[in-house]
Amino acid sequence: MLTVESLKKSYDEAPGRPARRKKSDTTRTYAVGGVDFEVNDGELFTLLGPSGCGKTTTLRSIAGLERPTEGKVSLGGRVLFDSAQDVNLRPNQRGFGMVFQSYAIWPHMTVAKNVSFPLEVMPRAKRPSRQEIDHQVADVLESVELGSYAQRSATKLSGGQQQRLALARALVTRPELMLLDEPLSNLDAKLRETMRFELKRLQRELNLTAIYVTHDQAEALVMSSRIAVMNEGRVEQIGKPREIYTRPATRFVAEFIGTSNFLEGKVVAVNGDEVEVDTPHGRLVAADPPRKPVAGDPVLLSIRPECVDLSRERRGLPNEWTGTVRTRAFLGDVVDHIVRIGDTEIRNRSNPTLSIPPGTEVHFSVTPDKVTLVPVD
Ligand SMILES: Nc1ncnc2c1ncn2[C@@H]1O[C@H](COP(=O)(O)OP(=O)(O)OP(=O)(O)O)[C@@H](O)[C@H]1O
Repeated sequence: MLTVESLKKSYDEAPGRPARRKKSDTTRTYAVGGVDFEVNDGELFTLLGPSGCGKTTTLRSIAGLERPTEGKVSLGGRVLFDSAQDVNLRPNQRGFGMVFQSYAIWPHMTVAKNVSFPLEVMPRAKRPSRQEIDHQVADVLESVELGSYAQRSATKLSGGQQQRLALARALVTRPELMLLDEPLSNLDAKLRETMRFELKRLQRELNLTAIYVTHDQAEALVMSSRIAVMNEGRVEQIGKPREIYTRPATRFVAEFIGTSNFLEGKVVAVNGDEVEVDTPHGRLVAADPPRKPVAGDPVLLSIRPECVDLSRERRGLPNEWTGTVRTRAFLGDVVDHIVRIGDTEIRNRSNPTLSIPPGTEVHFSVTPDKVTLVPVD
């Protein structure tokens, strides 16, 4: 298990040209401002967040390519970095496999040579025999489905095949942990989608433990065992994909992952697992909030568009409101309606069999367990 504790990385930033700078001009900016998480064996753990939130810096700190300012990183009890004890193992002492955005396969080598090379350059004491190397290379090429390409020049592979080769090269040394930084971002959209499933299949079949960095929420939701959503150098929430999507802990997470309707309100009563909230447009009931509020607390309600149930007739359901369809957009497999209620717009996403023209009065409802309470700081 990998453990990351209170990890911080700051860069000194100074304005102007170096020769004219005074030490007092320098300001500290934290790319990573105190991050904690654990990655269990066999997990694909994703660091997800917008550009500049500190994902790559966190990953590079784990890899040993960056020296953190503070914190501790350990793997199965072995300390890799600890600012307090002044421990900082070099990247090659950490034994991780790495695949980065620019997958940089060696173009002058064959596919097989690209994979055997990391084994051939191992110190003599650790290096497997020629026979074992050939065996391991054949095995790993088979697992990434490149077995029949072994003797081909590495440059004569498609983008997706080159990506799988980069993965094979990282896998062949049987690392305890794989570090993957946006490995699919150079591929076209269609291939990227196929490769998500490929990578996931490989990770499961080989029971790999991996940390995966991406800014693509769909990629994270499809592939991850668990996700850490990062924002401005901090972790906002850690959870399974479904949990992150259905139970966002903060407004940032709710906005970053998918689309959501937000309503501000105030808690009026808490009855067991149910919380009643007054909003400018009426009362709503939310069920089973992750953190129990008390009456009087201001809260933010988050409702996913696909959880808004639209109907031409009033059905007497809980959380049922009346509004008017303002726009309707057909998106092929789904249809979106924007419904106006007072000065608020609520987005609904439905099966295309339901299509209600603008101007129609509609009744919409949401079941209490689909209303998420987001704490307001
Ligand atoms: N060497 C450096 N010197 C100064 N600032 C840096 C350095 N490297 C990164 N940063 C800053 O640290 C912050 C985090 O960068 P990082 O690359 O970790 O973000 P990221 O989430 O991986 O972004 P992206 O998805 O764009 O790669 C950014 O504001 C970046 O500008």
